[in-house]
Amino acid sequence: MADLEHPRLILHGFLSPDVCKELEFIHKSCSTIGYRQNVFSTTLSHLIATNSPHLILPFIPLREKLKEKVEEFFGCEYELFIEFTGLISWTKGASIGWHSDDNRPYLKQRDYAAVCYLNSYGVDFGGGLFHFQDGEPTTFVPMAGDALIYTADSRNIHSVDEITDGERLTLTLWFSRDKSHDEDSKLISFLTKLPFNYPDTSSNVYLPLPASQNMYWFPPEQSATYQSGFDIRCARLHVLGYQLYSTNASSAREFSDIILEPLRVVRGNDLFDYEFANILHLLQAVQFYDWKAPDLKPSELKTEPAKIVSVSTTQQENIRLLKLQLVKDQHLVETIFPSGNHGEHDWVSFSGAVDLWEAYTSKLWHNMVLRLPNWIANQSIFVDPSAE
Ligand SMILES: O=C(O)CCC(=O)C(=O)O
Ligand SMILES: [Fe+2]
Repeated sequence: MADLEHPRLILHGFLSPDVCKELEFIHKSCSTIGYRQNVFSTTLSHLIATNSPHLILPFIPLREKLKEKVEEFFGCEYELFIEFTGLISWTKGASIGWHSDDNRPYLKQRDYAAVCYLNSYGVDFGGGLFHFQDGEPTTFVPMAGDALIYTADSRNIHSVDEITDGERLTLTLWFSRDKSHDEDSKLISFLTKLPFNYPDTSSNVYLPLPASQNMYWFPPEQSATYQSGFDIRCARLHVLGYQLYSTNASSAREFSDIILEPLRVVRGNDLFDYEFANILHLLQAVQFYDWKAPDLKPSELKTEPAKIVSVSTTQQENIRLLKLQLVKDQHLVETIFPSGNHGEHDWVSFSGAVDLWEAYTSKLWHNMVLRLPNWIANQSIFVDPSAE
């Protein structure tokens, strides 16, 4: 029986484990500093702004299905617009006290919230339990794949306990009855501003373009001077055991310029002899490998693996100096980002993953370009069976 005083809905297993992993891949390779302390976020408009508009595709069926569930449960079919879609991760120290999601004048348009949990309490993070102030359940334990849906008003006052370790990741959406807050029309206007010259087969059309440096610096108060803290992209590489090498690095140059230029990836004394266009390209490939590694069988990979070169003493010094600029506080990195699995790594699989990343990306890019004209015509972003 639905509780009319506290209208809310829990959907167990709403997202498949692989969808959770795919969204985690997107977040770990594209996120920026969030607007609350120790929080990181990936919005759809940010994906478009960093030349990764194809990465909004995995969200589209989920947005559509969630909107349907919300409209059906609250009896408002065809009345709602999606106001916001984003991946949000909370790290050690992040929390939120009792609040409703419409509790600010600029949030009044929010009618419903849907939070999908992409990883699990007790496995991927500690703390982070969700509580409702009144009604049942009083506590919700986040588990990968589950979705929690509730009204954004004072009937659903809630809080989230402080994260004690790990990184708690959600796909969060808000819905509004107010068409002027429709996220789709904003996204479409960004999408139409992109310079699509399809069919363009050159492989660099879909390379990510980093946003401004300050959006990646943690903690954000340090991004005026970069005196302490770290670059979150470099930190994500560090916790997986990777470093950066640039032939363009020199003490006379700013690190923020160097990482926008071609880079190579290093692990221990091995330099992987492949040029990535910039830090985001390299990070996407590494996170893609981290996502796919359990399924990659080196014997089934088709292409020749890229060469591995031993790092020379001069290169080692260059790597160390670049890292020193990007990671000022290694201890802070390790408290914010949980360390990954350093044990299982092999370059043949890694090289295969770089090729697979390219195939994954070009397929999504192609799909997006096919769908775009229909999205523009309808001023709505939707799953389009006719574009299959
Ligand atoms: O992540 C959650 O469980 C809820 C977060 C929340 O309450 C909010 O962002 O308003
Ligand atoms: Fe909330």
